[in-house]
Amino acid sequence: MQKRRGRTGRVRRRRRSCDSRGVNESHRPEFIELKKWLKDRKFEDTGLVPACFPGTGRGLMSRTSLQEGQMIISLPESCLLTTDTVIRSSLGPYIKKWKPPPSPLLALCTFLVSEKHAGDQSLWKSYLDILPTSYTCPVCLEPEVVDLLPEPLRTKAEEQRTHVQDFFTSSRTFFASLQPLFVESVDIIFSYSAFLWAWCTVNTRAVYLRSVRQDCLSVEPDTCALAPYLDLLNHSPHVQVKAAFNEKTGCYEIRTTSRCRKHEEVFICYGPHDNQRLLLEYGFVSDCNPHACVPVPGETLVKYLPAADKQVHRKMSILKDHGFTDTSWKKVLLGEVISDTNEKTSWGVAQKICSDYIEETRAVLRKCVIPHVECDPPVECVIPPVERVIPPVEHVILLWSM
Ligand SMILES: C[S@@+](CC[C@H](N)C(=O)[O-])C[C@H]1O[C@@H](n2cnc3c(N)ncnc32)[C@H](O)[C@@H]1O
Repeated sequence: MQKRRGRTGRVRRRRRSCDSRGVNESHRPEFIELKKWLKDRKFEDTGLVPACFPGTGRGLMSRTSLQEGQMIISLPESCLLTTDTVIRSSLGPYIKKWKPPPSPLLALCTFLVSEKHAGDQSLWKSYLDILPTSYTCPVCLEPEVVDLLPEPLRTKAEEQRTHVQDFFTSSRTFFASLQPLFVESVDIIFSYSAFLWAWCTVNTRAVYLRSVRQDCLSVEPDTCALAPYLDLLNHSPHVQVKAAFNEKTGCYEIRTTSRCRKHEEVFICYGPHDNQRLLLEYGFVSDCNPHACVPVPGETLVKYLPAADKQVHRKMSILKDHGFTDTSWKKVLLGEVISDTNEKTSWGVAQKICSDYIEETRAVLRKCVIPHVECDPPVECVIPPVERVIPPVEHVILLWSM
């Protein structure tokens, strides 16, 4: 394709890059402190600056253009917060004593709450100061708001809330054992809201880093590490990166496999997640998400199938018996046409389901006030605007075919 040159192209290019330009925030005291803290731990600046972007909020901006394969960020091990950090802290002897051994996740959450409580005394203060004070994941939303979410997200959100509440309840005796470390009552320090904040911090910000198993922790996988500064990188489903700990350099490194222009936001990809997963795990949805899909439960689908088909329930049970309700969607997703008639019927049914779902979603959104909170404080908006929730019909992939 020919490259667009000339005035119109230039204006369009300029407008496009202005639209995505962020406002540099590196002058803010918390970022100056964080940079000093990182420097003391041998972090070498790679030309990224914190900035606030329209659409994605706080993130990192590149001061130079980045080429494919170039390093985005390289964070020395000494900057990483892992279970090893926790065990080397004053919590270590208490963790080692506790039976049954606490999970790696509990160790990280306990450390965050305890360091947050330590305030100015914490060695991690500079990092803690830039963390969001609250989160927008459904686990933090009021039950009435969660009720407005579509299925199966609503059920998953409720399950997640129950899971976090149970996790908290079952950890209270462990928190009680930490009392000798604090003047204030542990019931006040390790409150549910403090625990929820720590859980969301780990869940939304940790990178994958497999640690050597520690005997004093439970056998659950120890794969989460908090990576200060690097965790300011927002998600885009359109970029690809290579991220891993480099044993030779002793740094957690991220390299881009996509280009990025000077002064634009640098993204990483958190995974090929659809918008329901992004909302559930990270508290946001992504525009034009190529992984967007709307899961349609079997019972809903049956309601939309032609009434003349008396065999629907029988067909459904045959599909279920053969595991096709779970697996055949993969072939369909990859473009396999089952038959022309089925293809037409499926698209008709899909369109009807989509337009009904869109109408249902609009009705729910009409009930909501949409507060849009900008970057300061760093909390993303609670209810995403209509156009960010509803994917265009052509992006909605029906995961079923009969
Ligand atoms: C690892 S942090 C990234 C930095 C974060 N924006 C901050 O200010 O600290 C992940 C969180 O950033 C937000 N986020 C990441 N990517 C986003 C995007 N594309 N659009 C909107 N918010 C995004 C979500 O709140 C998510 O839970």
